[in-house]
Amino acid sequence: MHSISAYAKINIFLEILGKRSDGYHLLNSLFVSIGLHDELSAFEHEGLICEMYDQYGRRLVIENNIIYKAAIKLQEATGIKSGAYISVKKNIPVAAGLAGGSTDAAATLRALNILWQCGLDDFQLMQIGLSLGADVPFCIHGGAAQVSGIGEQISQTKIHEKIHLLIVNNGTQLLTKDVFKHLSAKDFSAPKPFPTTIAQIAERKNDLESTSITLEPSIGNVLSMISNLDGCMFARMSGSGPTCFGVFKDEIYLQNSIQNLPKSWFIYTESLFI
Ligand SMILES: C[C@@](CO)(OP(=O)(O)O)[C@H](O)COP(=O)(O)OP(=O)(O)OC[C@H]1O[C@@H](n2ccc(N)nc2=O)[C@H](O)[C@@H]1O
Ligand SMILES: Nc1ncnc2c1ncn2[C@@H]1O[C@H](COP(=O)(O)OP(=O)(O)O)[C@@H](O)[C@H]1O
Repeated sequence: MHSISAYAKINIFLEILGKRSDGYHLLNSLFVSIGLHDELSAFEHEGLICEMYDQYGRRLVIENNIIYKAAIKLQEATGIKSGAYISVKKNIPVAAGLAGGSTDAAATLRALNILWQCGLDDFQLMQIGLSLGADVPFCIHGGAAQVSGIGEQISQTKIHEKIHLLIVNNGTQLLTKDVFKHLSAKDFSAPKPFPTTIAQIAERKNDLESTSITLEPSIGNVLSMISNLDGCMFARMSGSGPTCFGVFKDEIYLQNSIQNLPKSWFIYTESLFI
């Protein structure tokens, strides 16, 4: 048996620089893994079976689960024909801009690489991961990173500052492909140097935000509610949304920020180095 934590990510800023001929978009983004995670365990088994549960232990059915696709890609890449029973406790909101599916795919590759003794290194796992989704290579890498290309070019940042995050999901869902489909070239950014301080990051943006707000107007309300909280330096959407976050001046402002938010929202706070 092998167990792995599959961490969610947020995009602290996300600029779209252009569109490739295959329809994929070129990014310039600061990706950060957060502590919120799904819990994945893989057991030796004949055939491939995946079961998902929510935080209350109730069965969850996700059609076309990317976990199966990840397991099959690994079998194809290595020629290994072993099976597995994979159990996942799903804590990350689905279709939320938090890479919930991508991180499960990354964790599946990692866990099965060990369970099946494939012996692949991270670079090889990231190459297989890219064929599953643009976010998967970063989910294998983790941490805080400058991400470009369509998601496959990953390098270290030079920020080294503590960041206090309020992360909010209001329960709506958006599909990444729908947001990119509605994105227009006027929303693209010109290439700029990668920021080195939080003050510089505050000046950047998420180029998908206005398209996502058009598709899901409640995101605009979430952003203005976060912006108006005491101590909020800036509020922004993560990925293609609808999850949004606020960056706060310090931990005290961060803890106070959650007092007056709607109880039905998914709320997560964390202070971490980026
Ligand atoms: C927008 C981002 C930012 O981190 O995150 P999410 O909002 O999904 O979390 C990612 O680029 C999402 O990556 P991921 O969710 O893995 O995307 P994929 O499954 O590969 O692609 C879904 C669809 O999104 C579009 N897509 C995705 C990535 C990219 N760089 N350009 C694109 O145009 C494509 O139309 C593709 O068909
Ligand atoms: N293991 C999985 N976890 C979450 N979503 C999954 C999974 N497998 C497939 N999906 C599908 O992937 C889509 C995007 O989900 P997700 O990765 O959570 O979005 P995002 O990348 O925006 O955070 C959803 O429509 C969902 O049905």
